[in-house]
Amino acid sequence: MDLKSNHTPVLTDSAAPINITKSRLGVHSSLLPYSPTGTTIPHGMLLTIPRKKAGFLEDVRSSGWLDAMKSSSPPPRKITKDVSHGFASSEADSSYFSWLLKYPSALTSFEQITNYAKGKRIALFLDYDGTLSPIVDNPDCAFMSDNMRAAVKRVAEYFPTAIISGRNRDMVYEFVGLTELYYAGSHGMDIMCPVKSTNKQKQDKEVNLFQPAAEFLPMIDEVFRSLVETTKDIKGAKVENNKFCASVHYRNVDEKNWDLVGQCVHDVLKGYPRLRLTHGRKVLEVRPVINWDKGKAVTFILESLGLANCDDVLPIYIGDDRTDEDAFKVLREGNKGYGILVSSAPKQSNANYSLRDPSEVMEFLKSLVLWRSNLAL
Ligand SMILES: O=P(O)(O)OC[C@H]1O[C@H](O[C@H]2O[C@H](CO)[C@@H](O)[C@H](O)[C@H]2O)[C@H](O)[C@@H](O)[C@@H]1O
Repeated sequence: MDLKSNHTPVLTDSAAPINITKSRLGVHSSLLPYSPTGTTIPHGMLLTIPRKKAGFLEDVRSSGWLDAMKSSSPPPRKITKDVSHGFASSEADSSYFSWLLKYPSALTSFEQITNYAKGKRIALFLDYDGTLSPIVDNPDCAFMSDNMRAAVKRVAEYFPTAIISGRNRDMVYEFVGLTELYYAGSHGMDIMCPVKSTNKQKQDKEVNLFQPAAEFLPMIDEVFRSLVETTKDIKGAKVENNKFCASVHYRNVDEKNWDLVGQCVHDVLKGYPRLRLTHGRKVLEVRPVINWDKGKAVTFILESLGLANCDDVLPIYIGDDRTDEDAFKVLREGNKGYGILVSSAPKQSNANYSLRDPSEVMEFLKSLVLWRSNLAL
């Protein structure tokens, strides 16, 4: 199939279920071909590929992209007083305080959350960057702390836990380093689930893979190389190959050159009508135009866990980025669970609660463990 053509390909039709690739751990998953054989996708999770609208790509300066780039990641704010306890001494604090009324802290509302969770099975979904690890200048060095790793490990002993990241799955798997979790990389387009089996040996070695954008792999690879080439002279620009998406970082680029970064990305994208652009924190992300996002990944994982559409299941998703909004939306719209936004600055969100930063995320995870282990007594 000509991946560059403007034809809308049919990845599947509603009568034909998509397949999930199966592979074994131990073989680097990026070396595994996408195989049309495997487990059937849960019912209701079929893919559609919307056509990109004509005129989608416009000049970066005239279309507001530069504004979007500027506002993509507000600088971290120091909060002078503990606003969660009602003290606000600056204008910024007071706007954060009013924002908290709409998105209450998940820590101060912990009792409310656990009251609702009583008798329910919690499923936990965690974003990586900005949620489990602090935002740092070099994406290759966004390590999570050992304490955070221990907290995630512990919480996963009580609740099924998934990491849902924009990163290459192998990279986030390496950063987190816990085999017992579900991992969804490339904004949910690369899902790895541990195989449920009574055979311990098999359980350790086998995983299920689901890659709804598998056929875009050569295209993304090509785009990644073009982006590296076109941005190579922009000081500080960094292009990351996230397997089913390519990310162009401009955090370390002088602000006067941001429009140049945006223009380079738009110019490359012009040749690829089946790819689109999304904004993350000081990063432009190029990804396939498929109807799949972190929200779909959450639904997929819940289905594969046998936890979808169950009244006694409470999914909780914690994330900090725009791409996490798709997951918050799924949980909010179906009244299915809780979204928790990690942010120290007020922003509009589909989440129900908030946490200020990764250290509060860790506190929340520890509180869940304590609550759950007390219930077991
Ligand atoms: O979905 P996530 O796990 O939050 O991943 C989103 C992107 O995170 C990474 O970039 C962001 O974090 C970097 C390290 O702190 C920071 O330098 C960068 O400015 C942020 O955009 C990651 O590098 C991207 O590939 C992910 O898509």
